[in-house]
Amino acid sequence: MMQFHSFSSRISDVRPLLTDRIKLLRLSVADRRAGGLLVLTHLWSAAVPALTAVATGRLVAVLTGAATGRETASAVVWPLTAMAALLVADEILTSLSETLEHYTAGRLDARTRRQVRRLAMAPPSMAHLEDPVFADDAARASDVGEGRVRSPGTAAVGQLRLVFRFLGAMGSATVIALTFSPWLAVLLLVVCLVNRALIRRWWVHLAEVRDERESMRRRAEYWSEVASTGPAAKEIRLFGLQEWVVQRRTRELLAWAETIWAARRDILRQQGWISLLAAVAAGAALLLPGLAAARGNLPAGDLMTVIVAAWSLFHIAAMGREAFDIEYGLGAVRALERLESAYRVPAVSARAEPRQSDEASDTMGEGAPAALRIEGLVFAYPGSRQPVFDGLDLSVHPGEVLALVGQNGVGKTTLIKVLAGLRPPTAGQVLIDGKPLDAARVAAWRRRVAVVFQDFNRYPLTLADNISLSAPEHRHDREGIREAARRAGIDALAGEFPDGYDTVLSADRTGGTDLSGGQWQRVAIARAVFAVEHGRDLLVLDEPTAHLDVEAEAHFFRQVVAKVGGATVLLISHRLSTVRQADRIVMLHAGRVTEQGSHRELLENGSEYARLFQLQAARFTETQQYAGGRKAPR
Ligand SMILES: Nc1ncnc2c1ncn2[C@@H]1O[C@H](COP(=O)(O)OP(=O)(O)OP(=O)(O)O)[C@@H](O)[C@H]1O
Repeated sequence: MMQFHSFSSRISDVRPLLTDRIKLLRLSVADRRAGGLLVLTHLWSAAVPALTAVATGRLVAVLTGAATGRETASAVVWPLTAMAALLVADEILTSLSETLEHYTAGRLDARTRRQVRRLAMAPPSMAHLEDPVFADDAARASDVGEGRVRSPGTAAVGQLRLVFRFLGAMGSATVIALTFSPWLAVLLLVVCLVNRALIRRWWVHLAEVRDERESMRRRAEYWSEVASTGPAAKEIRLFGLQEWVVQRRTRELLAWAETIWAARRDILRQQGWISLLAAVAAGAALLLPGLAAARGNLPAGDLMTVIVAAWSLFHIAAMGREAFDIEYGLGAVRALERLESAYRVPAVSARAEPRQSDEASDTMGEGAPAALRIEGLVFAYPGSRQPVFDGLDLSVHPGEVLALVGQNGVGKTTLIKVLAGLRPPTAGQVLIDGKPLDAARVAAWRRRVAVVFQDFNRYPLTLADNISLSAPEHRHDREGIREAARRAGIDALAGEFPDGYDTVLSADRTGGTDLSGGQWQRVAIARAVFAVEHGRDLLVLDEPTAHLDVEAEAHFFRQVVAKVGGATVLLISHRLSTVRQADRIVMLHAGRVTEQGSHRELLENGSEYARLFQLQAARFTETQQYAGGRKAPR
């Protein structure tokens, strides 16, 4: 019973192994032309060991024949020519197959990276981008290129090479069987394959250990990058953290590497079995035909054929580079499959797609600002026990300017993400003109929303591109770009740039320039204004004045908010002077709306908003008095 169980579990182990291998083979010939050529060159390589054994044996037979006078000296010409031809053809075809493999692997890896990017962009929400399971699998699947180990491309071409190495070994075994003994051929083949299976098991174990520690590797890589790239480099230098970062990186890297080294040490300890089996195979391959030759039962030429064939047969026991490529590359292939099944975009037929978007834009009622309603919204970030919202209800009327205020961390930005469909609600719903914002409507809805996030993007593109990115279909509307820049207060700045609106906003580009924090914020505002000018009818501004100077902040409402035509505006700001002119102010607290009304109404009610406003106003008055006091003559 036990034996049957272990036999059936072996069978069930073999099935996924075969499925994986067939998958890799299919991948390797996905490009028919390159794949076909590769198969032909490998076919040749598979034939070389057997042909070499036969030619060598023939040469030795001719030479011994010539020594005893049975053959003429000129008889060596043919075997020698055959060996030379084999050598030259092998050299040429080996370099051809290496080039083809490189080409095929590169194309397959590029395809994998494209697919990972597509999968990352596909879901309407962005929750997956902060999911560590997604991050690990995306890193596993796209961890390819020079010096990297997980490459689906090299795994696929390695698998094809391996199939032909097996064929070559079978050819050598056939030569041994026909020249000397089928039993010796079978014995050598079995011993070599058992040896190979043992080594492969260890490789697989090593690849699994490496795969499991992906998040450790990502952490170590983060510290490698943080010291030299991005905004962190500035802070690290100023705080004198270079040494600390290097130590931290070394610690993380060593913790990761130690687990891999431990697995390698385990493997090394078990090398004895491999050596024993190899010794048995080599002994049998030399001893048995050697004894037969000594007894006169095997001619010298045949002895040489058997020894050369056995020698090439032994190669199959060794794990060539392709075994390494296959085991590690399979990790990437499997990671991509997991991503594909977890984040698959629902298959929509070519005919159905336009209908879906037609219906979506129909039901989204484009043309007039939407009425938004949030009903019983519950939202918790993945892995967080405390929901940010727990039954929030809120209506946003078409065309109104609604300000959201509340303490740090109360959920203002989160609410925007839910409203824009970037985060699906845990429970409850968002209604756009009475229709639920579901996955089918998100894309159409997004085409109506323009957002300036707190952490807006700074694209290393021209000023014009930075503005028009929010409505790229109108990127040639230079007048629209200039008007958006005027309203955001950066048109004068554009005039100072060497190439005006075509100046690249990046200091590391020739002729490029960088901007100050406030100037970048104005660019982000201009981007949102441009989008509204081209039809977006919900403008979301999350802390739009945080980096602006006093004068710009004072003009912000009049210049930007009041001029957005009929669009609805959602305004988030801790600067109550910025929000006071909104049509309605909503105070959020503990996941719910606690107060709402106009600035005047809230002040008259003696609300929490009123207390905060007076606190800010009092600080301002104090500052003025202080400044006045200093100026006053003694
Ligand atoms: N990606 C995330 N994963 C887990 N928790 C998050 C994430 N982003 C925000 N949070 C948490 O959700 C809560 C709401 O954050 P949010 O950024 O919406 O607050 P906010 O009101 O906009 O704050 P602020 O005024 O400081 O900008 C906070 O407690 C924050 O810690």
